[in-house]
Amino acid sequence: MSGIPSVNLQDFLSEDKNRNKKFIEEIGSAFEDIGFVALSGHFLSDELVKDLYSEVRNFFNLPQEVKDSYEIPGIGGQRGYTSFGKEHAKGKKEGDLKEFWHFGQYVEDNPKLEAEYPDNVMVKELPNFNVIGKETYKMLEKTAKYVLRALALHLELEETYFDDYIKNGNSILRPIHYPPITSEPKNAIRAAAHGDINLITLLMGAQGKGLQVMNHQGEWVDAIAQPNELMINVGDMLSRLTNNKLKSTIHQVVNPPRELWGTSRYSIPYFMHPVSDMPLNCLDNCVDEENPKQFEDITAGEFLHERLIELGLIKK
Ligand SMILES: O=C(O)CCC(=O)C(=O)O
Ligand SMILES: [Fe+2]
Repeated sequence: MSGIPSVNLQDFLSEDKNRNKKFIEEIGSAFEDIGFVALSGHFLSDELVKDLYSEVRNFFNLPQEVKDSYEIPGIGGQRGYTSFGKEHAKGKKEGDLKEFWHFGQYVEDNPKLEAEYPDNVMVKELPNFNVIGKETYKMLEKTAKYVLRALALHLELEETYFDDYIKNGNSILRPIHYPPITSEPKNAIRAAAHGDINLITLLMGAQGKGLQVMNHQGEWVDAIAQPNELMINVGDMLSRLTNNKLKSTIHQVVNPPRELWGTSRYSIPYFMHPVSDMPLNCLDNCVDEENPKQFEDITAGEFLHERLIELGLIKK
């Protein structure tokens, strides 16, 4: 399938040590190579996925002025609505052909982080949108936690190395709507080539054509998931931490052929971020003579701030 390996999280969760080992090896080598895997056996039920898509469609179908009322100034689009064309890829002028929503962390037992993060925004018109969004956030967070446990073992760290950094982390669930295309876009595509900022991304909605990943030959390869699979990839934070042992691969979402311009694309990435004071300094065991340290020391919060400026979401 499309050059992106498939793995099953149930192998990692099984009592069978051989299956655990198989999962760790498969995901570890995929992330050292293409940086992407398709993952089945996650914690999202079919019913939750169905409900989420229906709520997401309901939201983007609201009148523009209602959606605009949920665009909150001054928080870099970190919660609530971001309107069409506003975000552009790093180094690009033209905005992507998309509008999106952000659900953020539901902080428990941590007043410092509660004060640090903007509040989640409640959509009054769609009470169930808020409920289903939260439920999905929690299930993807749980899925990502086990994926990171497997990666910690692959990196010869303690299995729970990431646990405290991602608890109450600054993760984001982003339902995206790419609307129908009405006229030839000038230099703009649905999502221009970029690497993700965060530790790992879990993407729902890669079942149709559109998402492409750049392979080592510099060719764009279609990344298409099976109905029960999430597409998962390494983000820049994990690449920095591992001194680029795990690869944050450039990807894009291309425009459909003209006969499909009339169709929307809906995709829902979950960007797993740690708490902002996690150091992203290259791990000692990823630096040696053959692999000299490639990145300056930086915290997750500082790195995120830099990148939000580069994406046009916050001003300097
Ligand atoms: O829409 C997609 O399939 C991918 C979107 C994406 O790569 C992103 O939002 O970072
Ligand atoms: Fe992305």
